[in-house]
Amino acid sequence: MSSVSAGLDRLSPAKTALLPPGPRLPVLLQTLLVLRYRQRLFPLWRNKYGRMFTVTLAPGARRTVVVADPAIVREVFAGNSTVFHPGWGNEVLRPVMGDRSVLVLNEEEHLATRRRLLPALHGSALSGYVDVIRELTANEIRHWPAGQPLALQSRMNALSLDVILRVVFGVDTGARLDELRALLSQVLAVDGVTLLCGSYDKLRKLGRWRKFEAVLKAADAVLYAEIADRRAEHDLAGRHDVLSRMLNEDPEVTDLDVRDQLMTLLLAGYDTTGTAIAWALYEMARRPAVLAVAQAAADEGDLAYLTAAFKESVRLRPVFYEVARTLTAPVELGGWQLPAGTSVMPAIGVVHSDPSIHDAPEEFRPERFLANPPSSGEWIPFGGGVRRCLGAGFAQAEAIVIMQEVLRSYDLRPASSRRERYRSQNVTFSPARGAQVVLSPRGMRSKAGETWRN
Ligand code: HEM
Repeated sequence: MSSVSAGLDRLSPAKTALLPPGPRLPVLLQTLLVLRYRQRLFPLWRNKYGRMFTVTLAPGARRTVVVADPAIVREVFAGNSTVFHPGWGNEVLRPVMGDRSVLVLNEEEHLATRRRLLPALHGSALSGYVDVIRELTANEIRHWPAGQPLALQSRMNALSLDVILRVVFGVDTGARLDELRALLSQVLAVDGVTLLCGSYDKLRKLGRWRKFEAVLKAADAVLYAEIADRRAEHDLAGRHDVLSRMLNEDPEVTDLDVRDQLMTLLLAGYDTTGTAIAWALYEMARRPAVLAVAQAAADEGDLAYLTAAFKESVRLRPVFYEVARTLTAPVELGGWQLPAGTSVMPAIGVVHSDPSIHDAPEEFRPERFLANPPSSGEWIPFGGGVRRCLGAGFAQAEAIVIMQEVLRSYDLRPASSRRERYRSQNVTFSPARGAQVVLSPRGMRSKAGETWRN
């Protein structure tokens, strides 16, 4: 996935004179500030320099133009994909996702792979996944402890992994499921530094990468065994998981290709979705009035309200603060002539928190998405254009079911009166303390500090 790191692309540097203004701090300091504090600094820099400003990032003093104007964001997303290239941000995932991954491929091969995956992740296919997600959620939340802090993010990530194993991989029960869950959890725990090691031949020799590679190989062996078993399945057409659909629609597809797409969907869809759902429940827990409306919607099956609440949550608390493209040719954008090699970064978090785009942006108001929804370019949690998140519909469908089940079962309040800040984890923005809430079974509203027994 493209990220701030796409600004580190290895293409030739752009010329400063042609770029929008921006902070004139030393490159190293700018890089550290952007990596660590961009959610605070970008809105300030937008106020100072305008809705397009340039930051310069190490290594190589790469020029990165931050775009916070919805009309220009739309232009970037609509731009020719050979010119608005995903760049190095996606490339770093190649050693894990594989050469055939939809996230790593470009141009025609990328589009063809997207087209192949899309039907299993959209429209009518999604409604077929609802019952499984509901069943997995019921199993997960049944054991939640009442009356003590519960970190929603780790529980939602665990649930999100189970959803992917069942709905995407189609692995239902037994030793194979346990084995895959254990190995894939280790793959998913990979940190940014280890990933970087995989991108450089010399660093691949380090113990850190070697250890991770061994885990990856073990996980691949189980995945290939599952793919082989599935090919031999006599009722492949009767199965609805994403893996079976891929094999059914194109029996000629290679095991390598299938493996790479599975690994991609897992890595792209796991903690993104878990984190987004954790934020949504946490933000509602902080607002008793909104929580009450959402609980009533959950009870009545008002999915329109729950959908609006999820959309509002990913506006207020986007999991990705930005996406990036690297220009392979000069482009005119917002009145500036940007040279080839410039990174262009639609800043999701800045657009979503701009008071001239979203009225009272710090408030959580699902109603924004019911009456007069924001236009494209104003709400961009899933990026846009030919690189727009392939799992956006899937993530939303999953979130609605999980939110409905949790809200039907529990009252929630935040574990602390101090609002959780953002913590940057690899490229995702997570709740700093894991979105901690205290639960009580519905109908047993707790007084602060009181201990509940199930
Ligand atoms: C709330 C959860 C999620 C968020 C916020 C999210 C966000 C994103 C973003 C920002 C991008 C990059 C878009 C761009 O560069 O314009 C992306 C790409 C992608 N996402 Fe998601 N994602 C989520 C869940 C999922 C899920 C559940 C799946 C799969 C099951 C998935 C699969 C992908 C894939 C395959 C791509 C690459 C698309 C391409 O390069 O053509 N994502 N996602």
